[in-house]
Amino acid sequence: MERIELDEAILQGQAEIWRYMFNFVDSMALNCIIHSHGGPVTLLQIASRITDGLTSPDITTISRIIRLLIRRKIFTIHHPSDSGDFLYDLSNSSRWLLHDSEQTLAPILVHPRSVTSVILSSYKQGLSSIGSLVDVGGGIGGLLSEIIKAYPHIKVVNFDLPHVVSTAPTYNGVSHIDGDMFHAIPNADAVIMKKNEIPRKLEERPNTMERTELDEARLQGQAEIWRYMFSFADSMALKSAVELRIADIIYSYGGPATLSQIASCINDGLTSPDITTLSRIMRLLVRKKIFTIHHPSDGRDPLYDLTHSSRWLLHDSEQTLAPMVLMENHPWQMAPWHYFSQCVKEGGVAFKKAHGCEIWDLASRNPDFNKLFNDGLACTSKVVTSAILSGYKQGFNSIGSLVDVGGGTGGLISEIVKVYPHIKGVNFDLPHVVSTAPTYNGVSHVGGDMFHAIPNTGAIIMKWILHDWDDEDCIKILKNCKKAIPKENGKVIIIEIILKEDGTGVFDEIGFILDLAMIAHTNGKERTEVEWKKILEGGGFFHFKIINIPSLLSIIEAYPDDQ
Ligand SMILES: C[S@@+](CC[C@H](N)C(=O)[O-])C[C@H]1O[C@@H](n2cnc3c(N)ncnc32)[C@H](O)[C@@H]1O
Repeated sequence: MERIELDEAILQGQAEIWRYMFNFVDSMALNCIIHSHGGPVTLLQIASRITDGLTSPDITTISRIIRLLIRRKIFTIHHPSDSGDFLYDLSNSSRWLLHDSEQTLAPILVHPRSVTSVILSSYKQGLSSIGSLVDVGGGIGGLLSEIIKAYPHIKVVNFDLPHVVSTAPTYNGVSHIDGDMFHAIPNADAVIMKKNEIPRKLEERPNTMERTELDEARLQGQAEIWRYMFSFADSMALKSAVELRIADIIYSYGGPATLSQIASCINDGLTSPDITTLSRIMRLLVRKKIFTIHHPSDGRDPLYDLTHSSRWLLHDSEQTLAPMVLMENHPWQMAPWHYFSQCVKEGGVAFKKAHGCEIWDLASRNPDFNKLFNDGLACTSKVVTSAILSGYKQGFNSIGSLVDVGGGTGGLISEIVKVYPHIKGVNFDLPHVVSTAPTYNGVSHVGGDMFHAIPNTGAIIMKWILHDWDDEDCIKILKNCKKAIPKENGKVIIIEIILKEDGTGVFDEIGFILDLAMIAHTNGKERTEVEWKKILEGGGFFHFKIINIPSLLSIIEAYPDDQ
């Protein structure tokens, strides 16, 4: 592979890990939207239907969630030519989310009707010849209640565990029996057992169902909802691969490894690994191209190997995203995502609703969370450092002293002073963070609060700080930055995502996902260039330059108005 092509492939691999790390976002965003209005609606109209009269919906949060769902084609957006408000409409996917529809996937466990209609039309012959039928594990009897309507000659029994059938509604012609299928199943001509899954290969049964293009599109829409409902499975499979160090194990073999070889390295001597579960997780990760599988022609065991994506999961590599995967997919970080609909309805910070305090307070109180969070962020600094160092050579040459504001445990500034030893480096963060930071040559750690004061310096660098805060707080931080640097040649180097609404670059999609992460974890947001300009000007930085680097993040170099 040519050098440039290889770099491209490596970056693409990195983007894939970011995407799968956050794939659960799609499932979480789906959780929290929408009511039909009989046609396209504006955001205001959506908001007016969400309000319960007691709280007032947060329109900005709704628009940020819908923005991602539009990219996923769950909703459509229309920009009226008369420059009126944007109109949002349903797609073939979101029609499956209508709570009050006969065919819904919204309350999936209690309304198995969508699959029912397919069973009824595809299995006519089979059902006509049955006299009695037991639905084993039939839940509350929804499937049988539909079958009996179409085939009233069948004597049907809904059979499930006592606590399930005790909550089942009464349906004409359906008797409910409770029991344990491992013990005994009521006698009948036939037994039906349905799992909650769409019939996958409908197209292979052309004779059983007349299908129009619309049916096809509707089924496709349904498949999309199933996919997004379970997007979190990708994140969880990825997380387990990192916890089990599967990439490291394959790497340590120096080449592809069999499942047994991988399992033998997972073995801690105390437990014995479940190779079937491992193979099922690997099957998904192979489909997602995180690993590859090779089936030797001589029938020996399949061999698993790394891809440009899984190389980003190597714990001991200089460039790894493993700690970030563990951090973002930890229950502490995931709990706030369940509060999105509450954030839409009443505003507020999801993290606080989930944990009762802001993220920085939890970090200051809980050393395990502090470490998990700092390690996660520190690895992302290493990942972007080389891109920053090579993309901003000129910029560093002219700096005498540099403060990394919110620098975490100091990884970024330590790498900068290694390459530019003439720079006097300061890592500035909250006291509970710098107290756990390692010692680096040429870097002093200073504990403090950037809302109070920032140490005086020639220049400031801030990576992933401003996206944690709303515009008002960002302006306060920027004003404090301005006070800390010289009027003449001071500058602030901001390392952040720049959202591109129609961007198609490798990392552009991840920006919109991380924007929702900001709803989950902080009071901040990811910003477009126009939004950056607004807060920079608010903080007294009227000139700025954007430098694109091969990374998820870009460099914004901002100068005070006096220059
Ligand atoms: C998203 S992390 C970014 C860390 C680091 N810049 C990086 O990118 O790896 C935000 C950092 O801001 C720090 N922080 C939060 N509030 C702060 C405050 N009031 N003053 C100084 N630092 C603060 C946090 O402790 C945390 O290290």
